[in-house]
Amino acid sequence: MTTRTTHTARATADAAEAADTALLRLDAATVRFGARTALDAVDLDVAEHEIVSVLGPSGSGKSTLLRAVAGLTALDDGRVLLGGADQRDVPAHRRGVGLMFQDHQLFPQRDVGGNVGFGPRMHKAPREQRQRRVAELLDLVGLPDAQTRAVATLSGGEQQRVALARALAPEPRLLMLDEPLGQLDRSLRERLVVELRQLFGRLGTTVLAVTHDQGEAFALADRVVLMREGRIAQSGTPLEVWQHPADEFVARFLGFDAIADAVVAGGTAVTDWGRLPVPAGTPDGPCRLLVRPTGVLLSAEGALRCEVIARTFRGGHVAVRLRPERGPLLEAECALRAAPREGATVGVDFDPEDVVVLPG
Ligand SMILES: Nc1ncnc2c1ncn2[C@@H]1O[C@H](COP(=O)(O)OP(=O)(O)OP(=O)(O)O)[C@@H](O)[C@H]1O
Repeated sequence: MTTRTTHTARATADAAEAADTALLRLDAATVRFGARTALDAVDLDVAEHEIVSVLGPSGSGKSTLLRAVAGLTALDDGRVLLGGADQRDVPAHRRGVGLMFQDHQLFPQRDVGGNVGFGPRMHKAPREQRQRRVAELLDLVGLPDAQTRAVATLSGGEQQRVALARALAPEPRLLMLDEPLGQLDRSLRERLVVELRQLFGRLGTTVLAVTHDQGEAFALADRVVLMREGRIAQSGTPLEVWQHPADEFVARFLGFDAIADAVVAGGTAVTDWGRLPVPAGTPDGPCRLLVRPTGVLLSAEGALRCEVIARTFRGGHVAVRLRPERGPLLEAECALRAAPREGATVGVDFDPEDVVVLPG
């Protein structure tokens, strides 16, 4: 009895602590547009200093979630809490959240300094303090000499940095980014996303970011939230989500398409591809099974014969698309020099480390 009471007391204390450390909490947050439920009883906590990326297909409710937190879209049900306080009656401009949208609409008639200093000016910060803040932020985003430049003379990447500095200037307790790097080319995005993560880490900024781009979300975030039809399909660290997709939808969204029906018995799965080893501890019974490209091993002796139907150069490796003699298509990841030619017949073995049983 004593133990039970102690456990209950600890659980209550843990729950109370979790509630305290959540800077943002969505509690069954629901938004409807006519018959369509864009946000469907979503529960989500974002801790102070945490960077969370919201990811999902078009129309899954990502922007609606952001807009509801910002106070730009009203909830039909549920609550948004910031620092523990219900935001129901708090207008957008009093929520203390910073917003940076895809098209980063800078004020074209103001110079860079005027854009970055806009928020602090609205908050009536003294001129000297404002100027210091603008200089600091431009330094942070790597544009120390841009104060007096006209917005029209900036490159896309530079505009993006100015927009970021502007969003950070009023020191929001929560910074929300909607497709922050959406319009930039891939190499610039890959560079900026690393810089952003470092910058947020240094500043201790709490961030909720929405993106279509899986690579961007995984590179930026401490935690990834994957949405489907207004609900959260999975929430976890990038590694957790990558290693253990919650279901087939998540797996396919991440680009894993080699998925087949299987029946597991005694550490082996029977599939159309043949018998595959499964990770230790996998329960017996029917399931859906995924093989990651790194688990598809090409070898002359491989039991499953496959035809190479495509090769895609992916920088450090070649993605080799395979049509097996039976079962769904497979993909293998090959070193540049080892990749077989299109039309070749190869044998395939499977590495149990990369065989994932999808929860039903
Ligand atoms: N103002 C609105 N009026 C009616 N329906 C809306 C409105 N805003 C969003 N929706 C609908 O709600 C659903 C969720 O939209 P939302 O913009 O949140 O999705 P999203 O995941 O951000 O999509 P995308 O990646 O395409 O921007 C969609 O079906 C959309 O059509």
